[in-house]
Amino acid sequence: MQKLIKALLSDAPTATGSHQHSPSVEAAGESLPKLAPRPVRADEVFDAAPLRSQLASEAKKSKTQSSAAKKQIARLAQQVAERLASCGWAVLDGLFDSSESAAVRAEMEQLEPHFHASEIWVGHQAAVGAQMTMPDIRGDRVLWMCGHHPQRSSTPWSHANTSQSGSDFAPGEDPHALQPCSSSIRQTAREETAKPSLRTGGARRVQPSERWLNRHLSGMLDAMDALVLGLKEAPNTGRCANLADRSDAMLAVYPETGARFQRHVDNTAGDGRRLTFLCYMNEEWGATDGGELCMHPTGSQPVLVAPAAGRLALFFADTMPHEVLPARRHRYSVNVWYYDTEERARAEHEAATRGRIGGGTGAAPISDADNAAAKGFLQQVLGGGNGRPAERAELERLANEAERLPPGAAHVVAQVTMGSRAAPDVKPTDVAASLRAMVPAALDALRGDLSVMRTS
Ligand SMILES: O=C(O)CCC(=O)C(=O)O
Ligand SMILES: [Fe+2]
Repeated sequence: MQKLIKALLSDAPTATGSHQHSPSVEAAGESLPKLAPRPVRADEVFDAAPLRSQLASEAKKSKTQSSAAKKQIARLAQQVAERLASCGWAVLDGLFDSSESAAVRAEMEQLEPHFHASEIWVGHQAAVGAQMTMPDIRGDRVLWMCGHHPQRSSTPWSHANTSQSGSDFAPGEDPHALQPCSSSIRQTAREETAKPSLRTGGARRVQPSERWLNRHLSGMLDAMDALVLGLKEAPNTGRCANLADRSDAMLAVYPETGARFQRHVDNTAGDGRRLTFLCYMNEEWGATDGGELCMHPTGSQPVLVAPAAGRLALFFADTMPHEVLPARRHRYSVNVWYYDTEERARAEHEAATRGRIGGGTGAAPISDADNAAAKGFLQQVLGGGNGRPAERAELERLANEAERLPPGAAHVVAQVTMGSRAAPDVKPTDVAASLRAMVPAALDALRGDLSVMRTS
């Protein structure tokens, strides 16, 4: 059980097509000696201006990209490709001006009531894992958006996720528009958008352009796509050569109450994600607002990147440990992941044959009820304590809870906590017995690991 937390917060399988982003949170104390983070330097930041022609307000002005603009994007992409190859990350500024930024943020704010608490996967080397909200580890609220994978001949994005196929959209809905993946949220959001504007105070007609919902967010994705197309084609493109297709877009907000995301790597399960793209839309982000992205490149000083409006940060999704420091102001961002074709195809094949990406063993599916019971129990085990030393009575209480678990949930708990060492026929009474065999200090150690991670 000593290794419980390490086991809990590590690489776990992801089902293809789910909106699980399944990061792996590193156990504390295992990293190299700590170097103090330093802010990104101005001379390290590229100018994103060449990508601006892709934004909604610019696209209205010119439908075709001039060859000069194409050349500028290609030049920028080459520089970014070189930076990625040498450092594993890149930062670009000035993707949008303040009016475009406000338009993008307004689209996010409109959808914000539909955001939900994000979840992390727990379970290491386990055939099964559990998804749960652990706000101390990851405190953002998110909404997945799909559609808007334009099928232009020059653009290889074609999404495999069934939630994006045209058939899932009601008649009259544009499958290419960027909309919430959940059809019920999509419906409500659509009705809300059509309501008379409160700001103008009166009824107004829905403009045809508004049918293309979230077009400023879409334009932002177009700009990211344009850069990725350039990266793919850049000379010496290295690990970006086989980029194709991207994930749905994850809109995220970190509430100002200190929401954070502890150090993790996005893709540890070989799920195909090669590049993480982050775009921020927070005007005048100040030094006291916190919420910086902190990247931890191997062997060099960690780099702090403030989530400033119009800033784009990108890094290798499978190698770059990173975290979001506690936010003191509401912090908006959009995350997109670009896939490596080969790794993604392998992962999808594995998922199709074994049900999971990243090495499942074909275990029987877990019922929602068992999963919920296991989650609730694990949250009690990890989340309790409130800083006070654990007491014998607490272990006894947890053991009593364990006895009430449905048998299927006990199996989930055992597999999540013990991985391959879990006996296939583990019973709730076995979980209870192992808790009763623990000394309170062992429970503290477990929770202690968590709190070390909180301040790392
Ligand atoms: O918003 C950020 O800066 C990073 C978010 C992140 O690491 C994630 O969602 O995986
Ligand atoms: Fe991440």
